[in-house]
Amino acid sequence: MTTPRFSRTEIVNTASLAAATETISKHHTIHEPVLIVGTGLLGTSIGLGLRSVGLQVLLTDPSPSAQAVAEDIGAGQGLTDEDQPGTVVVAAPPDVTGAEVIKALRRWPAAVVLDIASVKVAIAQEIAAAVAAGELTAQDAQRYIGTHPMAGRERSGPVAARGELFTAAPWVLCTTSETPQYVIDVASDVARLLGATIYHMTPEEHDGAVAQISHLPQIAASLLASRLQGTSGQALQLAGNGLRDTTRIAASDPSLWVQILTANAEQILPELHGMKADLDRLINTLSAPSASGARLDVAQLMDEGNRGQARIPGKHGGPAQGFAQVTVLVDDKPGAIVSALQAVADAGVNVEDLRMEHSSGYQVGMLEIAVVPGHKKHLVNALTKLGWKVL
Ligand SMILES: NC(=O)C1=CN([C@@H]2O[C@H](COP(=O)(O)OP(=O)(O)OC[C@H]3O[C@@H](n4cnc5c(N)ncnc54)[C@H](O)[C@@H]3O)[C@@H](O)[C@H]2O)C=CC1
Ligand SMILES: O=C(O)C(=O)Cc1ccc(O)cc1
Repeated sequence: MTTPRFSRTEIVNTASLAAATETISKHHTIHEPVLIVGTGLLGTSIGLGLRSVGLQVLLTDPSPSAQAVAEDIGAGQGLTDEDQPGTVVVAAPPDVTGAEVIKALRRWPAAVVLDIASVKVAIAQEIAAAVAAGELTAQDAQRYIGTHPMAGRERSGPVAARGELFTAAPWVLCTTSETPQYVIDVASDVARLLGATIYHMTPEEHDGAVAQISHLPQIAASLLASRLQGTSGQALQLAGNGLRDTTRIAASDPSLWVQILTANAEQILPELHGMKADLDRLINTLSAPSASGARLDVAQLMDEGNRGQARIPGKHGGPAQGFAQVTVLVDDKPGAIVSALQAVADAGVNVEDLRMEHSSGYQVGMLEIAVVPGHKKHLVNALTKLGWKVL
């Protein structure tokens, strides 16, 4: 008889995730153990998150070092030939996701199989083609559900993984009329236990949406950052948060994005043509900046940007809300930010958003705190009274 490979004492439970998930019901329909195929940033984050709520997690990755790191940081245990996973999460690169889903559906005939790749139509087509070619039965294909957590980082690999990555993030489930309810329930419970908010879409709706809200921004950030290759060091010294905000995701993994952009080219092209038309219009206008109507045209372009930006939903997916900014000067020394935030808490004000701007050449930082507009005056007064320098 084999010894059970999991026991309660092995369950990792981080205090921060426990706090974040305390309102989430731990009851679920997930068939255990859950196998994660691909232990990079996303797979390891899912493993860590599921283990922290008590699920049995198995891991496999063709890269022995990626798998070893994921095991070492507590995301799960290595898959063995005897294991029979009840749920399989394919977290491999998009190019190989379809093949891994098909392999999993065939190898474990009772398992629910979901993937989390950033594109959905291409993978659904690969699975349909396998059914058409007789490599997979239509019944087996029904145990698959395509999903996509809209959370990630511009870094890859298991070292960058965090169990809390999905807290309050949207998670798309691509259900079809053929997807059985129990399969939808398992995928929903994976997303829910990780703290995500579930959205239902068809694969086509999903790919159209991500072309606009994820793929075009990635292209714009990469093209913008690419311009900096020839920028002098002196000019870069002047860079502020505007440049950092608009180029953060340009640090993303090129091999992942080659796969995403080529797989979703059809949906991305109209977005690129739209952007090209705007660029051509601006080039034309700025070629004769004193011409009649030129200033109006530039103002219109900026205004169109304002309108688009204002449509991005705010915190918790609610309507976009304009927060008031309070900027506090903090010394560049251990504990300074904590003290400033404690002062904000003592004033009874909630921090809606937060970021730090560093002043190049000075040992100070500017802590930008976003608060509900009605609380700004009270906070500025309270911080000033306590001796903080509020800008
Ligand atoms: N990076 C991000 O921010 C997000 C990524 N995704 C999706 O998640 C998936 C994984 O992305 P990341 O974790 O960022 O990539 P990653 O590069 O951090 O990890 C990918 C892992 O898959 C492994 N792998 C390669 N071929 C494999 C195969 N045939 N079978 C199993 N594993 C294989 C690699 O060894 C690597 O450990 C991708 O499909 C991506 O589109 C989804 C949401 C966000
Ligand atoms: O870092 C960010 O802000 C991202 O948007 C990360 C990301 C990358 C790829 C996805 O498919 C989903 C999310």
